[in-house]
Amino acid sequence: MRLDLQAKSFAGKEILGPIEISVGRGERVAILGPSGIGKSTLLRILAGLDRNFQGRRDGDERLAMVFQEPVLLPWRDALANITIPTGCDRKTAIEWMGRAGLAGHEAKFPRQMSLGQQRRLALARAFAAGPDILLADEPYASLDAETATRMVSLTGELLDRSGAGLILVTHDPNEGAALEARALRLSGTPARLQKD
Ligand SMILES: Nc1ncnc2c1ncn2[C@@H]1O[C@H](COP(=O)(O)OP(=O)(O)OP(=O)(O)O)[C@@H](O)[C@H]1O
Repeated sequence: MRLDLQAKSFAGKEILGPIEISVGRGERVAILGPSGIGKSTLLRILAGLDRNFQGRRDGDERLAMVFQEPVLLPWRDALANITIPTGCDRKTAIEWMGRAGLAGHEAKFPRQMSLGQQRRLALARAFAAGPDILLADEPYASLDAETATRMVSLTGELLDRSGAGLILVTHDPNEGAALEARALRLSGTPARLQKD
């Protein structure tokens, strides 16, 4: 996927300036920067969710997203939380649940699972979709340090296994480093990628 962004504005105010990013299968990048700089906005543009910008985005890769909140279907069991949104078969869903450390939890409803398990379910769902690139917006925020570390290494294992690329939005450079992601740092007004 390739983004050649000239400008992104909200209500006439330019938030993002000229930015070029290209990410392919197997490549990992971390978008870093302080709160409010425009990281989530840039991720939404990369994801193709926001097309209201100057510039162009090319690429036909399959994408999957994970967010800070797990965003599960409360009235469906864990397995259906994977098969319904992704369209994958039960076997694939069971395999990814196992890889995410959720074997035996298939029939549980989200409310019967801990927040950590719900987040792993959201991660398993993203991989079950068979993405070329995983897009993640602060997926480890508000987790305790130990759980966050475990989730980061689980993400790394699942990326290794699937061969998917990663675009990770985070304010924590350590998360990107642990995933061996190339650091792209946003700074300035409007924000651009800082040259290292
Ligand atoms: N839909 C919107 N309408 C107007 N302004 C917006 C909208 N979405 C974001 N903004 C503004 O754009 C700027 C960038 O927001 P964004 O959420 O992308 O930042 P961020 O770097 O992801 O922040 P954080 O780390 O706090 O999540 C902020 O000033 C925000 O107020």
